[in-house]
Amino acid sequence: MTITCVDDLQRLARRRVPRMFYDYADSGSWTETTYHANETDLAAIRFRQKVMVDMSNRQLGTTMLGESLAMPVAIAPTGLAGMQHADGEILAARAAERFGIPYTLSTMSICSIEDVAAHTSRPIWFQLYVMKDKDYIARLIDRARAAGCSALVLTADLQIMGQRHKDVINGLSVPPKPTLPTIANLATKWRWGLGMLRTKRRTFGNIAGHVDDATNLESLAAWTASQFDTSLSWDDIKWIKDRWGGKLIIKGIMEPEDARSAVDAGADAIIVSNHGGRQLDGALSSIQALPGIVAAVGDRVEVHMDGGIRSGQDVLKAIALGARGVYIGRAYLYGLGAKGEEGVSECLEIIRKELDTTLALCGLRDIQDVTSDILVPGTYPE
Ligand SMILES: Cc1cc2nc3c(=O)[nH]c(=O)nc-3n(C[C@H](O)[C@H](O)[C@H](O)COP(=O)(O)O)c2cc1C
Ligand SMILES: CCCCCCC(=O)C(=O)O
Repeated sequence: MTITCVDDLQRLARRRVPRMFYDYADSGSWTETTYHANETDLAAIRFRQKVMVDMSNRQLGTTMLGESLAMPVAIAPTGLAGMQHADGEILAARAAERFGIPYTLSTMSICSIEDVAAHTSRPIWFQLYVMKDKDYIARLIDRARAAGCSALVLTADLQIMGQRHKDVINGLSVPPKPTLPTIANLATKWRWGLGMLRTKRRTFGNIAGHVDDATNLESLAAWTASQFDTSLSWDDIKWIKDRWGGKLIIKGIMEPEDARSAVDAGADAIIVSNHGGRQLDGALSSIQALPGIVAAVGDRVEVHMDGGIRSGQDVLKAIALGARGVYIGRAYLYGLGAKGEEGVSECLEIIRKELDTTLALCGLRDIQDVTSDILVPGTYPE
């Protein structure tokens, strides 16, 4: 199959990944209104075409939190990536390293922090879910530091889980429970199955010994409900920041007031994010929320964004509206599910090429020069 864009990788992933894990990625909560709005609101923004300007020697390089990046894109933390493809977290982290962008490992990954760090030389970023057991969280933070992680991404928007109907229908579990429909579906995914037979990494690597039973959705959901700290507040950031002692990013900010609180609490960067439309259905799209948050705190910290980024054009639109950089979730997962490490590399190269071409056609040579001037007024949120 010829791959020209991220949508092609998605089509291939749909064919190759067992339904329960493909759907886990390609779904949002409830009516999926916010999930789809993330993409459609980006698509509605228009560029201003510029001609007869020197567009030679273009450059896409930038920094996020002082780290050099080949382009303003990082890999978002995604739980269960090792179920999209055997050893998925290691493969994706290696592709990100080769490309020159940061990889963020989820607390809910299949490969452990130590395992991913052992297979890469660029420091990875670690995403933290705050659970009730503070000793356990402290140990996780210590493990991330010992493994050389260079930033801690604290996710603030999933202290309780949004309802994802496809996961309920599919009976999502880790590894898949051998029910009749699951076995019938798995029988058609031989490539995925061979990979899983070869690897030893088939359950949650970071929380091994902490999760009792992940073999059905009810126990996974019950586990999340019983472990995650629903009383998490801004006051908790201090001890987490002190324990970590490095760069702290707070993820899941959609309101200017929350952005100010995050900065006051000590965040070095924030991520404008609605968790890819997987949490509060009916929330604004990320690109709609971005300008207000940049106006509120953009002079104090770096503002990052995720949600709906499927192309280099989407990246450019977010940068034009004030994001320092963006994260990709599903786009890279589709590459991973389609072709493993090679698919993630292809995804990154597709996005780089689209970003580079669009920058040139907007009449610019350097990503650092991008402002909202490249967008058609009235088509973008202000
Ligand atoms: C399958 C999947 C799993 C995710 N798991 C996590 C997670 O473990 N931690 C987290 O902070 N965000 C998680 N997210 C949210 C992403 O980090 C990110 O916010 C979102 O994917 C961005 O939207 P996009 O997929 O449209 O790029 C997950 C998203 C997906 C699609
Ligand atoms: C089924 C347990 C998943 C934990 C949360 C991972 C996540 O952030 C997401 O699915 O979204």
